[in-house]
Amino acid sequence: MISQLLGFIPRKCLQFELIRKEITIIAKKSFETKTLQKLTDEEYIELNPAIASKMSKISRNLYKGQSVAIFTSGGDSCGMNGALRASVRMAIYLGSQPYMIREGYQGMVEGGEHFVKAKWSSVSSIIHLGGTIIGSARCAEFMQREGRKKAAFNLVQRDINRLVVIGGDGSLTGANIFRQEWSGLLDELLAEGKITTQQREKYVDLHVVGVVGSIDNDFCGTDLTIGANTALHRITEAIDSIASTAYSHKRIFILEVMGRRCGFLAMITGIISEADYVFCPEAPPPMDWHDRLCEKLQKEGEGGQRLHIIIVAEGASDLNGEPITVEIVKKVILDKLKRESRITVLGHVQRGGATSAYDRILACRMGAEAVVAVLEATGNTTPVVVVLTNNQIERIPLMGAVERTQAANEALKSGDWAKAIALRGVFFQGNMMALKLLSRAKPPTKEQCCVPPPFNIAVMHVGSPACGINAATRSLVRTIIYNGDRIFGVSNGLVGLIAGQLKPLAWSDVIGWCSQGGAFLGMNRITPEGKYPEIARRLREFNIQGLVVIGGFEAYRTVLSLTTERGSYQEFCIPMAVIPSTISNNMPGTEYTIGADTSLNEITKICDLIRDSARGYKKRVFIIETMGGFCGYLATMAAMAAGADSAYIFEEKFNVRDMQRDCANMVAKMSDVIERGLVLRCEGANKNYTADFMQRLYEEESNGLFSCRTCILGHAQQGGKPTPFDRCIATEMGIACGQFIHEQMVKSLQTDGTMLAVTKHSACMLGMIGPEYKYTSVEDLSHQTEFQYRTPKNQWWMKLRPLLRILSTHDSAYTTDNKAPVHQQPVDINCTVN
Ligand SMILES: Nc1ncnc2c1ncn2[C@@H]1O[C@H](COP(=O)(O)OP(=O)(O)OP(=O)(O)O)[C@@H](O)[C@H]1O
Ligand SMILES: O=P(O)(O)OC[C@H]1O[C@](O)(CO)[C@@H](O)[C@@H]1O
Repeated sequence: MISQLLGFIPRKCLQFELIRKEITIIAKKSFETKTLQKLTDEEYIELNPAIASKMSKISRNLYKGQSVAIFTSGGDSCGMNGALRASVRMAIYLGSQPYMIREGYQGMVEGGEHFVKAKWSSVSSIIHLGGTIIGSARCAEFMQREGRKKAAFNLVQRDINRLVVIGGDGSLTGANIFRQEWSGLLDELLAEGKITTQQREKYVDLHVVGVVGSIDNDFCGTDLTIGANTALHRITEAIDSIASTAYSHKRIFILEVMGRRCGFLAMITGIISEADYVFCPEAPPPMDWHDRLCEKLQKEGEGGQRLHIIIVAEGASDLNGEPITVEIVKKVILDKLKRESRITVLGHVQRGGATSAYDRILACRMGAEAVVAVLEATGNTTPVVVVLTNNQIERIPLMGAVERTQAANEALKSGDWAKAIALRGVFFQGNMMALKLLSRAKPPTKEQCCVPPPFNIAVMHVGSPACGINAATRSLVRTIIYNGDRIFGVSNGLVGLIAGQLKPLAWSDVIGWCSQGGAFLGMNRITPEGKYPEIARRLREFNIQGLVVIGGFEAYRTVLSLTTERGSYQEFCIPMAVIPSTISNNMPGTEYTIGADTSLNEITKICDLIRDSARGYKKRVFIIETMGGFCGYLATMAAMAAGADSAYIFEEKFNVRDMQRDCANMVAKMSDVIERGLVLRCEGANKNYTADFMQRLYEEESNGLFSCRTCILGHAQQGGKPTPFDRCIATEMGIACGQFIHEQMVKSLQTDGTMLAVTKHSACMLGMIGPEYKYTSVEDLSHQTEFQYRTPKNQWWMKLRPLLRILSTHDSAYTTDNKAPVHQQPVDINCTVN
């Protein structure tokens, strides 16, 4: 993620320069194969004319009379059910007949009851379940042409020539081979008298669209595959449990995570677990790793560190391709350090459990888009796979992506790690760099501290707690110390600053902060208006030359206010930065704020509990009120993740007639097999249509069919422990911000040693936009903000509202996620790690 950011790092910054050198590899013309090249717009339109004008809305019954089959194949992953649900429901919405094929290709080959006509309710209450309710399999018969002929026969018999494949690269390869052979297979079936001429003519082509489900995140072309985020949840839960016992006994723990051919899980786990050492397939350690590892453990132990975690990906090896296993690591530590360690192999635990909110939403987006793509397909259409790029759902040519994935696997096998990393894409590369930076960061030596003279930076939290604030503070503190600067922690926000409660933070002060919720420095919502002289006095007294404020809307307002007072107070002419952190995700200049993912998961879990409560008792509708102020992010996304029926938010005006329509919808659903209804309401949705009003309205309109209860979630939404996503973005934002502030201080330093930061770019907010971190000046952001409602003027997630409505039976006009033409991502070969 921080690959783009590295572009901003000043050349002077030696440690980053070293890493930059290390990550620069020589471009290899040989892997600029056709499949890796970007398609031009003209080529795209030629390949896929139906999607060329994507601005057109896709509305109900557009593809009446078509059939589409959906199946899961290869290893299962959490989120496959969500993708199945979205595909089935989108197909019904578009007027086509969805089939679910049980047991993957095996079911397709065997036919019979493996083909199930799906109804709306066939996929009810499955979005939260791990695995796949329709079963998955590895099918040897389908590998043979004869097997595929049987599958073709079974499809044609049911009028199906459109397939959505949810699986890994093997499954997608199989689908493409099947598609290429289709015509020949049908000719043979016709010659054998198994199908009619009419059928042969009707089903000229097989249309295939892929959705990638895999916990390994090993498919090239998508930033994330369905299931990887949930696997990180399982790993994080395990590490949190291990940490407490390891800490108690001053123990070394060696943890094996999955990933035969891809180190994604190991890499992210390394970033978010404060791991001491990470072994992953793409970055084999130097040959003397035995000594380096033991030296590191030794030093850290002497420095008082009680807990040591070593992460080993199951596919890790050394530079000679010799496997590095948890047992080998254990033996090295015993032989060289004479210390006991403990091994934990997580195994299939990582593939199970409840699906994370992130994976559910990703699955909804990908599953729905896949069905639209397969129904739009015509004879000329290139088969595509639906991927996530820059937080957008896109379609890329299926075979290019599969070939690229296979090329990455080959590169790993042949020891060309740089090529493997290049093929994995920018998202992977950025995370690899973050891991390298973190694992290298050590307290500076005395000499480093003296040249150049250290700057003084203060970090302060303003606003309400959100999970991940401590993780951001930890990596910020360490980056600043590593840069040779000095950092002061301010207790209790501006109140503490005015009271002079600033204390220097040392390297070891932030050990263990990554996994902890809340805000250890203390925080409140007080903003600086009317207190400028006192604030200026303290900044002068402590000679603060740079300020980082971590928090929500008030944090942003604090920096904006101080900046506007720069003309009156020279003390405010210092570089300032905001790290956005609030559960509400209501800040401009960023798609995600730290803490929002944790909150979303907490709400989703509670919705799961409520939905499953008192099963078989009475039909019931729950009105669940979420936090978020006037920002409907949490209500909307939690509704999508929980599979709720509606989400009422301030940004989308509604009246009593809309609610009556929704009630009628609910009555229709509850008259069938559905027993639980979930309606989410953002706390600021409407001042008159309160949760209580909604409860009464729904109950009244139900005519006794169901009862209705309200549930105000309150502060449980702030969460206990940050999710892996929040830990990861917090850690990376902390690093990025430490670099930004140092760079700005270097720029603003005057010859007399004073600081004079007056440009708008010296006061910025860090934001996550797509896979990149970007800075926008708070001044520019002020034009993008609805201050009255504390929301950004444009909110990216609003485009998901039609999908939410469609998946819960309402009418809406779905627009495909991305307006840009489908393309294959170019490989960034100048920005890789080896
Ligand atoms: N080259 C191929 N030709 C025809 N069918 C194939 C081919 N490769 C895979 N398949 C079909 O897809 C199934 C699943 O493939 P595979 O076992 O490689 O899992 P995958 O989809 O890559 O998932 P995972 O990432 O979990 O391994 C195979 O059992 C087979 O039926
Ligand atoms: O479930 P199986 O067949 O043991 O496969 C395990 C493998 O599948 C994955 O979970 C997904 O491909 C890998 O991480 C792991 O190596």
